[in-house]
Amino acid sequence: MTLVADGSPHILCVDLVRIFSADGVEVQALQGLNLRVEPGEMVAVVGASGSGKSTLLTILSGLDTATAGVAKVVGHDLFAMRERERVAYRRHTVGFVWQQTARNLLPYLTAAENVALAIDVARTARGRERSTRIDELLDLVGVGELADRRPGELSGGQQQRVAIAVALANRPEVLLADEPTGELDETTSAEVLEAMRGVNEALGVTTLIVTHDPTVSEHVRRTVQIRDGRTSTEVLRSTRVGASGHEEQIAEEFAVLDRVGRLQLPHDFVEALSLRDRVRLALETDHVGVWPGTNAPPPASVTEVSGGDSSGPSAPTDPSAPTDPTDPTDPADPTDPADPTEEVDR
Ligand SMILES: Nc1ncnc2c1ncn2[C@@H]1O[C@H](COP(=O)(O)OP(=O)(O)OP(=O)(O)O)[C@@H](O)[C@H]1O
Repeated sequence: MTLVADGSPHILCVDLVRIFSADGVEVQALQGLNLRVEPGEMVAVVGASGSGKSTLLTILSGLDTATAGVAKVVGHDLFAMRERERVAYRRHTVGFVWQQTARNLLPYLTAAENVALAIDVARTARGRERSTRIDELLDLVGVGELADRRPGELSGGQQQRVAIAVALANRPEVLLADEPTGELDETTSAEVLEAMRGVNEALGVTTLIVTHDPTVSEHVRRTVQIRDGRTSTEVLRSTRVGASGHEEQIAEEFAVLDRVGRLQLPHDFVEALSLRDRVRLALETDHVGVWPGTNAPPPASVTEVSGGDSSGPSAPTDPSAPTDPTDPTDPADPTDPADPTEEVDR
């Protein structure tokens, strides 16, 4: 496996836009999406139906082209690629796992024959090496004993494991999966995601999974939330040794800040404080406060930001201004339990 050794990400999307036009109506499936996935990372992109997940994956797989923005995978500029490079890219750089078995596997071939066919198309191994590789790949995803079965003789979870083996046959640097567990029950989904994690750890292949299933976050270190065609929040999981001396998993949620300083507030924050149209911001020494943009006079050092203003807020005039603890409109007292305001502390 060759990794880009110059510190470049394996997947890079900057301000990615995809507009579809159907019957004179324009749909903005991606509205300036930013995403960066480092070599060897395993990342899940999670979002509701219609949020733009499949559109993103179709662009990254080279099947569709974005309307604007940057999309690069392992140094390939997906905009600039000509047809021949696109075919080579799909054949050698990326592997795919789709939701539907019919798209992943040929029904009249056995599991081993499906992997063999993918190896032959990519010309990654021959003769003895080819047979060894088929066995290794099927073993890696835990279906080595089912090599002689056809897809119809396998469970949904087993079929998806074979699909992962097929996707790895071309020794891809990036593995892309679109709803790989969409047709599976919860237990089987967890097994398939663990198989993907095993592959990611064993081979170091950069892996991007898009799904509507939020439980995927239990199987990956980083989950990126996509909302209305943009990445909005990220959950990072890590392990630490707790007070009892045992290892414990921690999951921390972050808002995603783009290049020009835009962020999407989590939906429940917006709802909880009935934030609409514009909000007030205040720059404190170690955080930014966000308040509903009511008609009350703004507290000192607060900037009002309109919801539609993509240029973002300007810096408060005097961020270091001393605050008055007796002033009920003073946003600087986060300890006040009666304070009806909310803070984004990042
Ligand atoms: N070919 C197309 N023509 C017109 N609109 C499209 C096309 N493909 C997608 N869209 C629209 O773009 C938006 C994003 O669609 P997309 O399929 O990427 O969402 P998704 O998050 O994958 O949804 P789901 O989980 O339901 O598959 C939707 O509003 C969809 O209707």
